Amino acid sequence: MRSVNSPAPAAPSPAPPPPPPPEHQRPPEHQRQAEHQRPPEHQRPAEPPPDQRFRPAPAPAPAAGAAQSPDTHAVRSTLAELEPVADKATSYFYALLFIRNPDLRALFPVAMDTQRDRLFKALLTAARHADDPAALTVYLSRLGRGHRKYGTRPEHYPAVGECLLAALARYAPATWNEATEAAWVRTYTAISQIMIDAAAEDEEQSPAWWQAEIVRHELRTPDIAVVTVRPDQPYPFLAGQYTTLETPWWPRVWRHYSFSAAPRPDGLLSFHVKAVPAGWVSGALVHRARPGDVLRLGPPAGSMIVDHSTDNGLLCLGGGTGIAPIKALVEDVAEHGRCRPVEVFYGARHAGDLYDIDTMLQLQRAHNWLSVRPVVSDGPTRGLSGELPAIVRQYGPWPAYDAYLSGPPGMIRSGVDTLVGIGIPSHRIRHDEIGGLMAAAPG
Ligand SMILES: NC(=O)C1=CN([C@@H]2O[C@H](COP(=O)(O)OP(=O)(O)OC[C@H]3O[C@@H](n4cnc5c(N)ncnc54)[C@H](O)[C@@H]3O)[C@@H](O)[C@H]2O)C=CC1
Repeated sequence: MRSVNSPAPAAPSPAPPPPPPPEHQRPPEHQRQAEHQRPPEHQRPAEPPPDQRFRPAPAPAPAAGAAQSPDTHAVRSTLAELEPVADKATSYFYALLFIRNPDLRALFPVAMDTQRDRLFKALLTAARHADDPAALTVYLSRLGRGHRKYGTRPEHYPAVGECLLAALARYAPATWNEATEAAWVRTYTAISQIMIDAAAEDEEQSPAWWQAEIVRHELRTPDIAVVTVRPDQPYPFLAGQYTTLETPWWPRVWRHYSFSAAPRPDGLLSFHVKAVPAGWVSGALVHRARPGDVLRLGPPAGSMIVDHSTDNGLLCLGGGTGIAPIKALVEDVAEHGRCRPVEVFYGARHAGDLYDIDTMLQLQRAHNWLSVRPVVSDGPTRGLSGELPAIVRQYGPWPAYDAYLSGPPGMIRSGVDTLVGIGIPSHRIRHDEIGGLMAAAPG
């Protein structure tokens, strides 16, 4: 079980004929010409063909006593130079990728907006963990498994690697030289191999995605719906986890949602969705989706799960639709049959936003170990009034509790600070990744 933020997945997926990349994503005219003028790949002695250049080879071991390996140092230097122009570099990377490999365009969403910063974020994450092989492997394996639903194949990796290197060379010229390039080739090769291996292993055990038919759609407020689906085959997951979800209206655009119930005997899965302004997926799920519509689900992910090896109490902070996985955790504790105190603080801006309070209070009536306290931050209330973290501190200090936080990024950050401040060690604080689930919210 992880207690800190883990990284966000990058994303592509399979589908119809490839449209040309939008103009702003193409390389500048002079660059396109330069590409034309270059001799064909096979005539360039210094550059082996893609499939050989990125063939698996062990990365050099870190020098004894060194803080970071030379390859890590080179990779991080490039990324530091690239950071201020990351957006341009990423646009250039995708333009090159689609021009050189038009068939790959079909794996990506029509609009690439969200996609673009995901690549750079994934690279930064990989670079951050470069000297921590265990953490890197966990991250990349998940990324590799998660890429199965996009239709990513092993043969795509060298093509991506070639374009990535071209973008780095162009947008990080001060740090780019032969040695840096060699370091990137080794690093990228190692990264892709871990992803390819994880995907291959996963292929033996589970489908790349699940089809799931909407069987119930309840509008709880004008912009919040509880959506219940029936997957086409068993969907194994743990309470507190989340999945990626694609609607038929926005092909290849995937968003994260937590399961709002523990696994049920009937196999149904539920999600709480808030339509956010300009949110394609969330808007469609709340205002357009109806029973009978079919969604696609990726594999489950996330480590905000109940630790059943301890009798510690659970201190849960659920903000807005962040109450969804908290409800699943409560059900999990109930099903496990061991009485442990569970204290839920359910926050909303206005009393009317507490859309799931009836369900939570019903759970409280059914279980004497559970206490549910609604907290309203911005409007009148007959109950607790204020920001969730401040209220939780008042009720503290929570010495024998594990903490679970789910909600908007600001709430998670200030909640973690508060809980650490009142003495809960950070390894006993669990929350969804701020960069993943949260970043996916405005969709
Ligand atoms: N739908 C789902 O399955 C899940 C959603 N989430 C995330 O939960 C969030 C829910 O958004 P909304 O319902 O619009 O929540 P919201 O913006 O209405 O806020 C909910 C609660 O969080 C508090 N809060 C917000 N910002 C805060 C800050 N900076 N410091 C302290 N408290 C703060 C508010 O006072 C309120 O009590 C989204 O970011 C979503 O990504 C998280 C997990 C699961």
